[in-house]
Amino acid sequence: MVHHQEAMPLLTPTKFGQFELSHRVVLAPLTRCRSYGNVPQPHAAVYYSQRATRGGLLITEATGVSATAQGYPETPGIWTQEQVEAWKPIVDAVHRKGALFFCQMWHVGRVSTNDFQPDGQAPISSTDKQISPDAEPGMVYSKPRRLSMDEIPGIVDDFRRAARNAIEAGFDGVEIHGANGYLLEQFMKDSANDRVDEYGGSLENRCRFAVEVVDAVVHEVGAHRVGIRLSPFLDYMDCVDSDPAALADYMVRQLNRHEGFLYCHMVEPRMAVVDGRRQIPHRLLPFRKTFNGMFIAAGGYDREEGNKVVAEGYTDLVAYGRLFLANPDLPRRFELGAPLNKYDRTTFYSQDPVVGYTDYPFLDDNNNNSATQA
Ligand SMILES: Cc1cc2nc3c(=O)[nH]c(=O)nc-3n(C[C@H](O)[C@H](O)[C@H](O)COP(=O)(O)O)c2cc1C
Repeated sequence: MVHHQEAMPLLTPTKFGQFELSHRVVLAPLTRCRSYGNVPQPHAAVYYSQRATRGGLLITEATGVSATAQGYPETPGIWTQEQVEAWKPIVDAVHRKGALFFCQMWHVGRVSTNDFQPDGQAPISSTDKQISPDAEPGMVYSKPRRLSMDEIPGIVDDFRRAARNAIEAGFDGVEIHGANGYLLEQFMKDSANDRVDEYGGSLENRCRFAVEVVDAVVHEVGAHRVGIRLSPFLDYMDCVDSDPAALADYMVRQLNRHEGFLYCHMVEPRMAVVDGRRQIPHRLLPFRKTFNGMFIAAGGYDREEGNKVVAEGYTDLVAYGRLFLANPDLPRRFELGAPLNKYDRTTFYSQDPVVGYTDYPFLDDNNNNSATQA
């Protein structure tokens, strides 16, 4: 039964720092591997504007901050002028639909191979420990090279310049990718970081690189348009922390040093399935309470769980990954309680400019023959 008179919690408006949102259904960052030669393509304007709504918030796929930032085929960058120019029409297309658009800034660190690196060099990381072969079946990542202390300011500066470039491209703000086992986590988490200098050992030392990136980006573009994504409880790509709650608590307190820091986007721990339903473990609440800015929760949400967590005040916004990937009109489907298209894993990272990318049907398409999701 859908009650149209009363807006569901996910579809209520909210202030978002200096911005206004008309609903709380966020497009999660989704790598799609269709930016040939690391340059965003015109088909991305179609894809993102399909998912844009007036007063909605979209976050881009992870976008490289430098030539050493890549580890997957055909991912976009934002370190060259050509890339900045290529983003402009994509950002414009999203803005014409009335949505906010944030650029997720990324460095993969050791989640890479020499083939993706300039001159076939080793990928860089906090460590020279290679990711174990079972971290991702079928993938072998190269042995990384440990960054020396005096190289670190240069990497921080790559994030700063990428943020400047994102604003030049027209983005409303940036999201620092501090999640999912990539470079920032390779410093933050104690399973990966084995340094003995100022960037390793204590929690403060392990977080130093991430905090320096935050500080540099805030200084460059202003706290009011900076967010960060963190996944303290995940163990992706051999990045695990022995005390994830302490790590998350430390990081949100560092964010709070910046008056008006816009948002903290956290990924839920892996979910258990109980009685056939995914259970959201709701372990992020302490950090949401400590953090002064807006909170985005992500990972495993559906319509029901999303409405529940917004109603309970567990989070301000909910980011949807796979469901939004397969349902360009996800907020509208939620509003109507309509059935959802199923996502097709086999085309998540394929390079076709249309198939599995811009061809998921809208509810209003008459040729909609999509199966419904249980
Ligand atoms: C195809 C695909 C690509 C992804 N790419 C990114 C990415 O670029 N950056 C990121 O932070 N997370 C990425 N993720 C993780 C999602 O943002 C999200 O956290 C995850 O899918 C769980 O949310 P969901 O259950 O709503 O899909 C990706 C996930 C998928 C399925």
